[in-house]
Parts: sequence; structure tokens; C-alpha cells
Amino acid sequence: MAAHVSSWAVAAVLLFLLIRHLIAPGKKIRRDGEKLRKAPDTLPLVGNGLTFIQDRQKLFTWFTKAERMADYETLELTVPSLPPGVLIHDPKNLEYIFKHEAIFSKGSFVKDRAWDLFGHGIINADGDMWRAQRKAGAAFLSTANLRVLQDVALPKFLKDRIDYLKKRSDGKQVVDLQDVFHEITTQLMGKMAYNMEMHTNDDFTTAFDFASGGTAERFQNPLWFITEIFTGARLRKSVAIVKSYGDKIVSQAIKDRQQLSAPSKPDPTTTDLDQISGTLINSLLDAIPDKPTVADAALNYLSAGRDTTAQSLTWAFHLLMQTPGCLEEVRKEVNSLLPSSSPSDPIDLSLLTPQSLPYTLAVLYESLRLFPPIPMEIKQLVSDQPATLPDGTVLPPNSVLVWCLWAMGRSVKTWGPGAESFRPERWLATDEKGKRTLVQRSAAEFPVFNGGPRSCLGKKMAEGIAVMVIAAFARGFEFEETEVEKGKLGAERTSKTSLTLPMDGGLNVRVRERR
Ligand code: HEM
Repeated sequence: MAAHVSSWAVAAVLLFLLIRHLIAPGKKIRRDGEKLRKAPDTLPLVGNGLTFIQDRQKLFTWFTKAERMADYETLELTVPSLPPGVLIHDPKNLEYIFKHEAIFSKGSFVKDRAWDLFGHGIINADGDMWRAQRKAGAAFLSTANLRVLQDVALPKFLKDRIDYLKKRSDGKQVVDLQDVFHEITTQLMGKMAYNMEMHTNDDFTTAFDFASGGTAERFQNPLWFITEIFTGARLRKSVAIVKSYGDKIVSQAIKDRQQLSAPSKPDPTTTDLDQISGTLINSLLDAIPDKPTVADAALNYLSAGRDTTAQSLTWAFHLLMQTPGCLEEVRKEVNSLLPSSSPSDPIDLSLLTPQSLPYTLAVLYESLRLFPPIPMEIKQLVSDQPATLPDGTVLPPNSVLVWCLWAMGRSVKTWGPGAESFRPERWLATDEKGKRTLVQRSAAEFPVFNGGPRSCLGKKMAEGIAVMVIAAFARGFEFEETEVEKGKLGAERTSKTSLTLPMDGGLNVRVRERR
């Protein structure tokens, strides 16, 4: 937690850096020749430095306040010692940033902080290194592989968790649904991407969670490189555990390849899970000559794929438990596919697809809007020339651009007066024959899967997993949250400090089978 960093010590160093900065001022951000309006609560000497070291939930509330105040205007962010910054709200600006990915990229601001955990992996890489990993990912996430996921792999791991819940469905035992979702996505990614049996309750997962929290703190604490000298031992140890797991994935894959005398390309029409297992790691080994980079890439894909999807399911179920009408609507939609079955009958899970269950897909999108698994994005102007955003904001080289998906998802200007309420219907259109379809919003308005050339590669995979799991669990079980007052839409559940959005304390529920 950033809380263990002494705010006073940080403030003192910020003050020193500010004075130095005032003596030798750098280039300033301007719009129409004028200074930008400052973000709320900007202090005279430390700028927004103290805002950023507060608890992340308070930070989200602050970003939401800034969004309301801005009315799409770009605001100035200042933190002494850091490059000049802006807080982006206008989708027009975001569209421009996505289109000009070559100049608005991760930059040293992100890479320096994320290096220990992500190394040369796709999340941190640019240029040829990025292209090779993206191509390997596209092979893994091919239409053929997604069909095997839908028809074979996901039903297998989901059925395993349905049986797990049935055994605990006396209405008394407490089950952490976040763990349950994490187990599904971990087993799925383990088998399909790496051909390995993976589970969540291992040292790697604990170490990764800690390292993700420690890395996220670096984005909040401008003096992280100093404070970590004193407080960073556990982060360093966690990163070492994570890295050794990456090495293990690669060594195992190399061993498997050596055992196959003539490795064959999987038949594109196959439905055999074993045939396509390990597609990702094999494509990475084919494309990238050095093993440490393959290990980084493998770890990046694992964290991009499993945590985000499991967390989005956690928030979706939290919201569904608070809105029984929406939960009933999901059940009605599933029943319309399986009219003559009762909730306890076994069903062909592969029928539960995003195409056949638009309302259930809308539940996912509405949860993602309110609880985006990647709640904040940072890019940097990496060109040595200034750049001008569509609203006229002129950014000097090196400027840092921030947008907060948490706040953008709650924007009244974008989503209307009921922006804070959970209403899956907002995503649906009905044609003359009564058929419902999901209405997509532009990536600039709804950047939950990012936009432009670096948009999320796993969007279809995430949709397929989420819809099948929501539909199957809603049909088969009643859940009762143990820790939450009914009727309060998620505001009282917070997330842990992390690069993503894990629910702090998990989603503890009592389960009953529906009959
Ligand atoms: C609901 C679930 C998911 C959400 C909300 C999500 C969101 C995102 C976002 C915001 C980014 C951009 C991150 C950045 O570079 O700053 C991203 C990138 C990425 N995602 Fe996802 N993701 C999800 C699921 C998945 C899944 C299941 C996979 C499959 C393995 C995946 C693979 C990737 C990859 C490889 C990238 C890097 C793309 C690139 O830099 O070219 N994601 N995702």
C-alpha cells in the first residue's frame, strides 16, 4: 500500500524538486496560448503529488470529480519531478491518441515502472519485439482456437467449478467467487496457452498479486525508486518468484517439443483440446530467439488474460446480486435457449455463447463500464516535436497523458443522467422482429479494451468466457453475498492496489442450487 510511504517525507522531497523546477522551468502545456485549467485540489507547491499517493479508491473518486468538473476539457496535472501531464476526458482526443499510437506510446514513464514485472513482454514492448508477440497472440486467439475454447476447453473447466459449487451449496458454507472465477481462467489459460496444469492457489499467484500491487504503487508514488530502497524487499522477492515461473513455462515447453519427434501443425478444423494446447508458447518460441523474452511474453499473456477476465466476472456477479431483476433477465434469456430443461439438469454448456445471449453479454459490458479491469491508462508523447490534440492542447515532447476508465465509465456527459446505475439494457437494440443485439460504443468513448493498433487481443476470448460463466452460474445457483448491504450498488466494495481491479477481500457468498 502507498499508505506505508510517509506522506511528509514525500511532500518534503516534492517541495525540493518543485523549487528546482521553478528555477529552471521546462516547456509548458498550452491551449490557445493559455495555461490549462488545473485538475481539482491542485496545491500551490506540490501540485497533484499528494493526490496520487492517497488510497486508490479515493483516487478513483478524485478522478470522477475531475471528470465532472472538466466537462470533457483537458486538465493540467502537475507532479514535481515528473514530466508535464494532462488528464484526458474528451473521446475526440482519445481517438486521436489511439490513431497516433507511434507517438503516444508507453514511453519511459511506463516502461521504467513496469520493467521489473513485465520486462520485454508485449505489454511493455514496442517495435519488432511487440509485432512478433502480437502475431503469436493472434495465432493463439485464432477463430479455430476460440471454437475449441467455446466447445471443449471452457465447458470442461466450468463443469469442474459447477461441481465444486454443488458440493458447497448447502446455503451455509462461504465460497469466494473471485477465487472460483480465477481458477477457471487460470486452468483455461494454462492448458490452452502453455499446455500446463495451472491453479490459483500457488506461490506464483501470490507473488504475482503482490508484484502487481507494488508496480501499481510506482505509478502513484513519484519517489518510488527511493522508497523501494527501504520498503521494496518483498516486491523484489515476488518479482523473482514470478520470473522463475516464466522460466518454468519455457523450459517445460522446450522439453515437450523435444519429446515430439515431428511436431505437427494442428488441423485448423480440430476440436481436440490436446491438439491445440500450447499454441501460444509454441508460436512465441517459433518467433522469438531468446528464452528470457519468451518467458516475459508468456507471463504478460497470462496476466493479461486470466486476471482481467476473472475480475470482470467478480464485479458482474456482485452487481447482479444487487439487482435481482437483471439476474432474472439473464435466467429468462438462458431458459429461452433451453425451454424444456430445469436448472439442475446438465446442459450442453457450449450453447451459451455471446451471439445467443445478448442480454448476458450486455451484463458483462455494463459491469466493465462501472468496474473496468484496467482502471487507468498512461501514455507518453515520445516524439521530439510537440503534438496538438484535436481540442487545441499543445503538448511538449515527453508529456504524460492520463485517462481514468473508472471515471470515464461514470461520465454523465457520455452515458446520461443514470451513469452511476447498473442498467444492461443501455447496451441493447431490438429490431422489428424483436431480436436483441449489443450496440458497441466506440473505443474512444468506452476504452475498456483500449483502442487503435494496441487494442486488446483477447476481447473475443473474454466475452466468450464471461457469457458462458455468467449464464451457467445464474441458471444453476442462487448466491447471497455475505458482506454487503443489499441495494448499494457496489460502492461499498473496493479494489486492492493492483495494475488491474481485484475485489479486496474477494466475493464471499453462500450458494444454493436452483431446482
Ligand atoms: C475483460 C477482460 C479484458 C479486458 C478488460 C482487457 C483490457 C485490455 C486493455 C485495456 C489493454 C491495453 C493495455 C495497455 O497496453 O495499456 C489490453 C491489452 C491486451 N490484452 Fe486484454 N483485456 C481483457 C482480456 C484479455 C484476454 C482474455 C486476453 C487473452 C490472452 C488479453 C490479451 C491482451 C493482450 C495480449 C494485450 C496487449 C495488446 C498489445 O499491446 O498489442 N486480454 N487488454
